[in-house]
Amino acid sequence: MAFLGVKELLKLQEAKKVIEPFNPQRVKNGAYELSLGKEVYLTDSKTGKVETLDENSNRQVDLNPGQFALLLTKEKVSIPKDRIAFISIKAGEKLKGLVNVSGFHVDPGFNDHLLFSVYNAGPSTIVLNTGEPYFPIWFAEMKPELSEEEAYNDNNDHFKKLDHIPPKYIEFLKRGELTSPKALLDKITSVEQTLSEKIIKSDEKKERNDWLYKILIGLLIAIALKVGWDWVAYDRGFADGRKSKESTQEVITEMRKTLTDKVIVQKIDSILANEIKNDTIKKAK
Ligand SMILES: Nc1ccn([C@H]2C[C@H](O)[C@@H](COP(=O)(O)OP(=O)(O)OP(=O)(O)O)O2)c(=O)n1
Repeated sequence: MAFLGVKELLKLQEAKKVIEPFNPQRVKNGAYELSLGKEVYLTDSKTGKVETLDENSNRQVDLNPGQFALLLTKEKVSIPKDRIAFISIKAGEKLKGLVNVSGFHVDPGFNDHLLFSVYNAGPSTIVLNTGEPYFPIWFAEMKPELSEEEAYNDNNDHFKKLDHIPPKYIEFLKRGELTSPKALLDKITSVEQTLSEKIIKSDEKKERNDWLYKILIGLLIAIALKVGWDWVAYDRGFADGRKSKESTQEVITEMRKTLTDKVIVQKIDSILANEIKNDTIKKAK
């Protein structure tokens, strides 16, 4: 099996129009460089629909890290039954992390746009522009030439159906969220951020509560001290009061006793004086 060189490729193009539209300047190193066409589907599309590009205002498509995309080529390729083609993605894009998920060959008899499925395995957004060359294609001989039945025909799935990106693939890719490493990292980062915000808030709340508890405990201690102090003062006052009452009572009792003694002495004195007086009167008689 021989691959076609530049002259053979140009001859084939001249004879069979294998690539349409064709630009001779796109023949590089024995390959023809196919370009991105007008339709793209991104798995993180906001609308969930195919994006339609044009060569003027809406040329660019951003393929985010961890996202998958379907890219339709601008050119149609028509592979003769005595040829087979091999396709790839240019290293310039692959080195950014773009992975060619879809196949590597185009069957003899295939006649349509090509649909590439790609994955951004890199850490940065890969920007693609419509009309730009990304997909090299090489032609090789197929010997002997395939028959109508042996070649790509209407029993095959993609036979003349790739004017647009088939909705069945979009429906398939839309099912559920794409759990790419980047999407997971984003989720982990977001959970981490929410969690650390919550921890900071709860720490602040704890600190606030700690202060409140400290103030409350301080207040309770102050109130307890005051009550205790008042209680001791009251107790002491009560004891002092009782003591002074008892002293007063003692003084009063003493005074009463002294007064009683004095009255008795006075009474005795008076009785004695009267006795002496009566005796004196009697004697005088
Ligand atoms: N990135 C690619 C790879 C291939 N093809 C086209 C060219 C192939 O000739 C055709 C069929 O490829 P396969 O035989 O690998 O695919 P299937 O067997 O799944 O589909 P079909 O039933 O169409 O053969 O699809 C394409 O459009 N884009």
